[in-house]
Amino acid sequence: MTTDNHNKNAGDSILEKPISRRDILRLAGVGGAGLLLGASGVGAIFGAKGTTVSGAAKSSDKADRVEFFGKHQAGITTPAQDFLMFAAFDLTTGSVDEVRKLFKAWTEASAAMAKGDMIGENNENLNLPPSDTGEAAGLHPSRTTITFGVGPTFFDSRFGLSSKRPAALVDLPPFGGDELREEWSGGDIGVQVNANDMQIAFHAIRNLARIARGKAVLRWTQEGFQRTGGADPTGATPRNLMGFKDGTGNPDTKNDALMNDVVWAQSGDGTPWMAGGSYMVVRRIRIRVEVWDRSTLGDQEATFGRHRQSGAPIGSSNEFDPVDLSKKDEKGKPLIPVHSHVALARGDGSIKILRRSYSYSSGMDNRTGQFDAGLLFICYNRDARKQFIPMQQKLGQNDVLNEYIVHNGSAVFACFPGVREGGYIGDTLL
Ligand SMILES: C=CC1=C(C)c2cc3[nH]c(cc4nc(cc5[nH]c(cc1n2)c(C)c5CCC(=O)O)C(CCC(=O)O)=C4C)c(C)c3C=C
Ligand SMILES: [Fe+2]
Repeated sequence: MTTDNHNKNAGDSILEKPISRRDILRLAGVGGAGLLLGASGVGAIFGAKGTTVSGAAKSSDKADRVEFFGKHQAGITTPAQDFLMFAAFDLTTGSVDEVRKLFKAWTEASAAMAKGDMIGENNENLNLPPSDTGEAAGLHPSRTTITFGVGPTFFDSRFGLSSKRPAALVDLPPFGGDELREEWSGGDIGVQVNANDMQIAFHAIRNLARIARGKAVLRWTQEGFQRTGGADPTGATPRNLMGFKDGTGNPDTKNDALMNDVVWAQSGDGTPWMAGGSYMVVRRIRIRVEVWDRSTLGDQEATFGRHRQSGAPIGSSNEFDPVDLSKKDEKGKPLIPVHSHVALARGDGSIKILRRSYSYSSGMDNRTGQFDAGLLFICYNRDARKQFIPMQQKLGQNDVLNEYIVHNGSAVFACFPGVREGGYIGDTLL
């Protein structure tokens, strides 16, 4: 996966961009009591390049902002940001009206957070709890995206929506090698937050959870990361915790026809309210890094079917050289082993998914002293029955990578189509 996350220097962008009335009003509100700014006051704030104003929101930098509203939800074909905070929620209300209210409030808050704005209007009243928890105040939008979906349990008997459940939103079948744990599985609602700043990503989930009080509760969360845009300004394919470039073989997100084929549910697919949406599969996959680190480079490359340094298919030199599974060595053995991860995941090339995974590290397993680290595998499908499921059935049975990984969490969500301005998430369903 590639990123286009180039955060601008805070001092530069605040000084170089046009400043809207809204920005000035926000700056005037610095400190809660409200700072009265005349022309000279504004000049004083913007006069010194490189100085920052504590608590003030930065000017709107379009390159740093991903629009929340649109035909499709952001965060799916959007180039991957540096950080992930994933959260699954369970609804505690039994009223569909309350769910609708929640989705409206989440929409408003998410659109504000994607812009880098504070949530709500009560952030300066000393007599009220602030409507925003405050830890993202003054920070750039940092390409924040917030992507919402609903799981199979959303369509159980509670809300009278069983008949609206998409046939494609199946419960995932058990796969070979699964060691799934309740604590990292399922959820009525799934929310994927991405941003180029972890504090901003955390802030988003924290505030969505706070807004949901009395209607929904957190079920499980997982933070994720990859190398940052700062550490690799070239935006090369990031490496996973096994040291390999991960994302090379992803379909081209700029190719609309391909995305319509692979990612976006279509109106003729059987669930009109999902047209323009996508089915997200989440798998928490622990990597036995201690075992991997004892295996030879040769075994590691044979496991994936790619060279570690270049990311090229075995036998080739460049990362994006074609994967040719028919190539043989001098003894007639396939250069890319038939049970390697790439050979099995690719198959004949007819089944594709869009991967948008992040590494995770959640401390250590106290029982074993080993890292609890791995991959929060996320992929998007037009129909997981035809894409992720058959692919994982093959991998679960035969992938040599299974020696080093274990799937311990799992969830699937129907991610809504994009929201038009004035609408709310899920408005094609509710
Ligand atoms: C069922 C889908 C997949 C799971 C689960 C999965 C887990 C997983 N993958 C890696 C690392 C790599 N995967 C790579 C390629 C690749 N993986 C999948 C699917 C799943 N991976 C696909 C469809 C592909 C592309 C195949 C192709 O058409 O070429 C690679 C190679 C580089 C790349 O293309 O991204 C790596 C490396 C890990 C570590 C992992 C679970 C922990
Ligand atoms: Fe993979």
